[in-house]
Amino acid sequence: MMNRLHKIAVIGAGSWGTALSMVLATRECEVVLWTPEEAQARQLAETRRSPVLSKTALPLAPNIHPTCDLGQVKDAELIVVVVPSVAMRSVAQRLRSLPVQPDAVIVSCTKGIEQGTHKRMTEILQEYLPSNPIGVLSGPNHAEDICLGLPSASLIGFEDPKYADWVQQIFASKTFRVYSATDIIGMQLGGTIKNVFAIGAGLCEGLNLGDNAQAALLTRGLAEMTRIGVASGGRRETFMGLSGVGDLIVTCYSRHSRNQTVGRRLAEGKSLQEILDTLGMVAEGVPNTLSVYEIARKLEVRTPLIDAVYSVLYESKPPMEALAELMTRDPRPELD
Ligand SMILES: NC(=O)c1ccc[n+]([C@@H]2O[C@H](COP(=O)([O-])OP(=O)(O)OC[C@H]3O[C@@H](n4cnc5c(N)ncnc54)[C@H](O)[C@@H]3O)[C@@H](O)[C@H]2O)c1
Ligand SMILES: O=P(O)(O)OC[C@H](O)CO
Repeated sequence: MMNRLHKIAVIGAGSWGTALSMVLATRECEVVLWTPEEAQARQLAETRRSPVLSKTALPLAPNIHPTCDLGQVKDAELIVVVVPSVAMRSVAQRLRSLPVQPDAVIVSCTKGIEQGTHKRMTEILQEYLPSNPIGVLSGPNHAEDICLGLPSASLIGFEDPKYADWVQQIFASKTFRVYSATDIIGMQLGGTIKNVFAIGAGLCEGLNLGDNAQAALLTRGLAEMTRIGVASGGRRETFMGLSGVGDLIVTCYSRHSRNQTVGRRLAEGKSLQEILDTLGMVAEGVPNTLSVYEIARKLEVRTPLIDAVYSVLYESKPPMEALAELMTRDPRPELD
């Protein structure tokens, strides 16, 4: 498979799509970086830099071609989709009508679940592109570090390991170490649910609750993530790996996290609307909290931390009140 790769398309030219195009451009092939926004495509093509990434980020390599012409994606053998979860269905629809190559390999790098339907991103893509192999890239990866060429590890998952092996080789570089997996359900739930706890971590930081509180949030959050993930069909081990606890750690502790920023600003007393209006990038944890809360109720899974973040975001509960309720629950064994 490897020797027939001529063109890769990256759909979505935000921070993550741009950073991934830089990773992929280390291969000897053309990388089309598509955005629906003409001004964004022009700006990237002219400056060779993304305005949402650091000024010290490496410039875009010459084989990266920013465009708003979706027609350029038609003949790509690998299509990497990096749009916010709210945009996945419309993008999948547009890829079907293009159409893309019937055997093009598709990778979702989006960390979210569709609101209302609770569908995973691979399920949405599968609806519109049933003949294409569809997989997931997920792990502890902030675009800000990757575009500086700092070392990172990630996980590529396909139900059929043949495709995971192929895509693993394409993404792997001296600075981007990629492992492979087959549990695409667990990977997508880990990548979605950690966003909820990252908002919680931002709340802890903004309220100066200390390091012990952060460690408790992360550990008990992992237990909630694993409970929902396993009840949804994911493998327990997946949540102990890069796309589970690994991503939870980086998102809860990194100063780059958009979701953590949301939590921190909420703790400072800003309104959710004001925060989202000024963030300039997607914070998946906000819609994810609603979806994950609903999934947990449907599955009858106990999720006190997720419920607390939900009550702060969607019921305007003061964070200190949510904390007091968490701390005064009946005592329980750790493992049940
Ligand atoms: N930023 C990161 O470090 C990072 C890392 C791993 C995963 N992710 C995930 O990747 C996804 C994208 O995140 P991001 O940070 O790049 O977001 P972003 O807000 O920086 O950019 C999103 C891009 O998607 C495209 N887009 C937006 N709305 C669209 C629409 N309606 N139709 C088609 N395209 C549209 C645009 O090109 C836009 O620039 C999210 O699910 C996020 O959780 C982000
Ligand atoms: O910046 P965040 O909070 O959207 O997180 C980005 C990535 O998912 C971290 O792996």
